[in-house]
Amino acid sequence: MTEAAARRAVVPPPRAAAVIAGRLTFETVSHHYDGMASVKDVSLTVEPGEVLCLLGQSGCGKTTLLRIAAGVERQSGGRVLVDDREIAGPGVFVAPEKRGIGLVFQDYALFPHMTIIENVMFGLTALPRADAEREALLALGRVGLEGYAFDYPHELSGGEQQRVALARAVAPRPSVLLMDEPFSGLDRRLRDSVRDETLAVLRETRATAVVVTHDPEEAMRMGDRIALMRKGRLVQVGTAHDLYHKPAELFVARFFSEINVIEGTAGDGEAESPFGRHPAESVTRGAPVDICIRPEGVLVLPAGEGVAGRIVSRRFLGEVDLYEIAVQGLEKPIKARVRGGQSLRPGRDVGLGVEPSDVLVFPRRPTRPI
Ligand SMILES: Nc1ncnc2c1ncn2[C@@H]1O[C@H](COP(=O)(O)OP(=O)(O)OP(=O)(O)O)[C@@H](O)[C@H]1O
Repeated sequence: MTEAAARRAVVPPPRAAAVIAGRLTFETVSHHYDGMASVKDVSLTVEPGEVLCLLGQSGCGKTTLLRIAAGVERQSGGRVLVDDREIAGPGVFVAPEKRGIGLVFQDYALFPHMTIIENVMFGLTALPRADAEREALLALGRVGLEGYAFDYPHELSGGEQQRVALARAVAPRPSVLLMDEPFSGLDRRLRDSVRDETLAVLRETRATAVVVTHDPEEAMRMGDRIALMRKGRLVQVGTAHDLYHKPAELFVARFFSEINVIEGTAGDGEAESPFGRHPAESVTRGAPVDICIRPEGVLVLPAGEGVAGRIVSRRFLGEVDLYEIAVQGLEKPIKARVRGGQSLRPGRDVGLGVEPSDVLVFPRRPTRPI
């Protein structure tokens, strides 16, 4: 048995203790870097104990918003509050270490020359050493790594190091935990398991958490709610179900799934495509619209039924096949995701239908965001 393994064997597994979750509020927060706006008028409340995923493409301002909450960056306008306490605002700036906010970065940021327990104790310097050790062991227990307390970071896998970073962040019992792309340094298989474990720790500690990600599936898997950002602004905030089924605009719908877009013109409360008439109540008559059909909502039928189409290509994607199907009158082929089994060859004539719940109509924007 190695010395580290022997130490692992004698450390008793500690029990977890909960934190008191705080409410994090951004009130009309704006920020500029060198005169360029990076966050624009963001108002958002993260409820106590909630896991909120801040989702968006690279450069949309997610990290800046976290840095403002953590006190690493000062906003140019608006206020940030934890519960009813203003921590950043005009004339108010609470020091980062006094905010009760924990941070986890994507690169773990562990100190290589310190043992795991020393790394976790780093945020507990205000406590007497014995208390700090006890709290650090409790936090390591939460992430299932109490037996590694006296190892060094290089002796742990990437996933274990990320769990240590999580333990270090929860050890001081922050009322809010901010995580910036915490799983992006891990390979895909490891990412799934570390993400599930992290979510379990967040639930167990009942911490309020904001998790930054650019991956919609990750946001759907983790977030009680998702806040989707574009170019410094919040586009939509809601549950995964809301954003998927009731997207506020085409940008949101496209962020969560590949989508067929057919250009059309709104009629009286509806818009017409080769697939029929689709409800479009909120669009002014005569306005240009995008009729969006999810590929999983396209039904591939026998030739002679529905709308006539011809298979252009077929790609095997495991559980589903992705077809491109030419339809007369449409510039681009329609994409259909069909559960495997049919194996229709290119050139074959088919019929097409659509599931009404997979059709969304939006007023057309002058420029396409993505
Ligand atoms: N230190 C800085 N100086 C100048 N501009 C910056 C700085 N940090 C970020 N920016 C700019 O601010 C905008 C928002 O960046 P931010 O890092 O908040 O976005 P993000 O959504 O977190 O992206 P990523 O996922 O790539 O980190 C971007 O246009 C970025 O180039």
